[in-house]
Amino acid sequence: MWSTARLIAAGDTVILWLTRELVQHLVVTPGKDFNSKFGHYRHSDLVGLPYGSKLGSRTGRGFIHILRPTPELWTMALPHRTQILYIADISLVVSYLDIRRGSRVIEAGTGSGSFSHSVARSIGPSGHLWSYEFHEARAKKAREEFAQHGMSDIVTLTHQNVCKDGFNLTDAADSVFLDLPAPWDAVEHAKQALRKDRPTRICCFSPCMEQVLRTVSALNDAGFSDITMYETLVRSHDVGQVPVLQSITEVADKLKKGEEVREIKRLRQIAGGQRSHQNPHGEKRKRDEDSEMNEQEDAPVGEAEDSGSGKRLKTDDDMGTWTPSRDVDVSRNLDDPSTHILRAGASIPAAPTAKISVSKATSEVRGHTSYLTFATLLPPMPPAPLEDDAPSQGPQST
Ligand SMILES: C[S@@+](CC[C@H](N)C(=O)[O-])C[C@H]1O[C@@H](n2cnc3c(N)ncnc32)[C@H](O)[C@@H]1O
Repeated sequence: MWSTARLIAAGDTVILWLTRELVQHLVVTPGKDFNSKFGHYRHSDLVGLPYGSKLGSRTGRGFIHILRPTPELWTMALPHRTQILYIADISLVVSYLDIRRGSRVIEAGTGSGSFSHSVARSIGPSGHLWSYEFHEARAKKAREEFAQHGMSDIVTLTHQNVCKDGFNLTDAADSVFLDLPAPWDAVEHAKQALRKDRPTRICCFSPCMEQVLRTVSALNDAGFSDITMYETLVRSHDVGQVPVLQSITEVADKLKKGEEVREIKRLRQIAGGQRSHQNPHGEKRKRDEDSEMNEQEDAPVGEAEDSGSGKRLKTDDDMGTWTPSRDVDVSRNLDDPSTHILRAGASIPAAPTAKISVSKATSEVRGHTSYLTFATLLPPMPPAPLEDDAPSQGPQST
């Protein structure tokens, strides 16, 4: 797929990274120009540059980065002919369909080919993707792109209505992915196309629950099992570096101690509350006190003010001892180092320059694109032996 050469050549498909929100593709065609608000460029300027180069505009104002395409970048830059699958969903589907080197996969419909590119990379030249699209112009365009991106040997694109005419395959595929308005109409055809000598998988991508329910019924009727529906939501993390003078372990110990103290105080409060039953406002006041106390105690030692301000760690004395603010959830980071702390040695050197990378989940959770319904098709059970076939017990004595 795509050029693997170090240098850009005429005819290559390249990705132009203009900004994080503006990513385009280009077939390098000497003689043509590329103009944008980030400057003026000749395609010939790109030829011979190493992939990954930053190129300044001919007018001297603006620059672009020229990147080698990957399926992820292609998904960001491809020409949309339909709605497409994005990386969050693609990665889940590829993983849960167990798509890997050598896999034989079916997809319908092809649409803009976003999913197809990721699958083609995952399965490699030893695998195969059968892709189906019933819209003639889309099928033609996708076929051209697959050829241009060196995927023709891996992908077979058929212009066909799979709900009506099926996949023309029997016992051939390891998995099927359906991104169609009526996937339930293709479930029986998918079953025929899946191999029967081992467990195989199917996934249907549908935007609304009514479609999911119809698909689940069709999967049940067709004998699929292990039917599970997922929704992928993307939550971003703000990542930053903050200075620390304490080891993570010390900070965690401090937080744990804080929790123990809070628990003791809570028990005392309960005991106190039980003694002052007559006070009609007792319960409310107790809660207020609790929350005040939590406010103070949530904050690590020395921290009192500015608790909501954000990412920075705060100093608790003039020597500049840094402790994590409440919104940097160090205790959680320690429990699950893979999610939050990107670089956390067991003990961070207590030097004034020591820094730790921390992250904070943004409150915004992006979604929803669609629901993903997965199911497994198990190989048919071998027929149970008939009673007459049962091994004989030996001669019977009379
Ligand atoms: C949402 S798009 C697929 C997008 C694709 N998964 C991607 O990532 O680019 C759905 C496609 O399915 C095609 N389609 C719908 N019903 C079909 C059918 N019965 N047989 C084949 N293709 C069909 C549509 O023409 C459309 O291009």
